[in-house]
Amino acid sequence: TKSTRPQRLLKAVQKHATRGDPQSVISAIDHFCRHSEWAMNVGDEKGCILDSVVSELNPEKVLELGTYCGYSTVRIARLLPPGARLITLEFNADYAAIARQVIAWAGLEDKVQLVEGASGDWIPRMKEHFGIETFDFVFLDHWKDRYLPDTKLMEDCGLLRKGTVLLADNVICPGVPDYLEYVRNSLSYKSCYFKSHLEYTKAEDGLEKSVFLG
Ligand SMILES: C[C@H](C[C@H]1O[C@@H](n2cnc3c(N)ncnc32)[C@H](O)[C@@H]1O)NC(=O)c1cc(-c2ccc(F)cc2)cc(O)c1O
Ligand SMILES: [Mg+2]
Repeated sequence: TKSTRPQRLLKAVQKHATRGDPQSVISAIDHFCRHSEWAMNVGDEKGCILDSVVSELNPEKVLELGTYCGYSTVRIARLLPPGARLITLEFNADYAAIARQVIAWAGLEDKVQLVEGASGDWIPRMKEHFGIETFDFVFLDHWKDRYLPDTKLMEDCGLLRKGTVLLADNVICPGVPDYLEYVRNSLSYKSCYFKSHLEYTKAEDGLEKSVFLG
């Protein structure tokens, strides 16, 4: 039977990347997406902006919403200091299975906890199930109509602290107008836009960085 695109992406990683070398995993996925098949990873251009935000923040506790094949999971986890932890939520079981293998190929499984399930179900359980007090950094890259409700849910669950940074992918394409309006007008956030391009294309897209003010 025909393979899926995530399966072909994983094969490209296993063929071209070196086990335990996160940068080679990132490069293999970017090469596959540029030269073989487009896939909805944050990509290399927006990925460099993601890298700079993470490196500047040096977060201990990270949440990623929407793992897909684990590309941004690897980008973030490779920059985390020893002892730091990344929890990533993915509700599609097939994607989660691929992502686990991509993360393992990069040798980052000790820093990453991939949870199969929906953000709306798991955010309220972060404290009692994972012993998380608050997150230092949240990367939003899941269903675009979930960015706003899940942000409000994280506020209500006390998972954000003064200084927590939210970084949202795709704020132009596919677009998250309700989320942008909220973080840009709320007195609880200091927000700024990083203009870029939709992964592997010339279309405009960008990342919105929003600091929770408490
Ligand atoms: C939503 C997907 C990313 C993943 O998120 C998981 N997911 C969802 N909702 C939840 C939840 N509530 N909890 C946990 N996981 C969850 C899902 O299963 C996907 O694996 N991302 C996109 O759709 C996406 C699409 C485009 C895109 C842009 C232009 C086009 F012409 C076509 C597509 C670009 C991007 O950069 C994306 O990120
Ligand atoms: Mg995205």
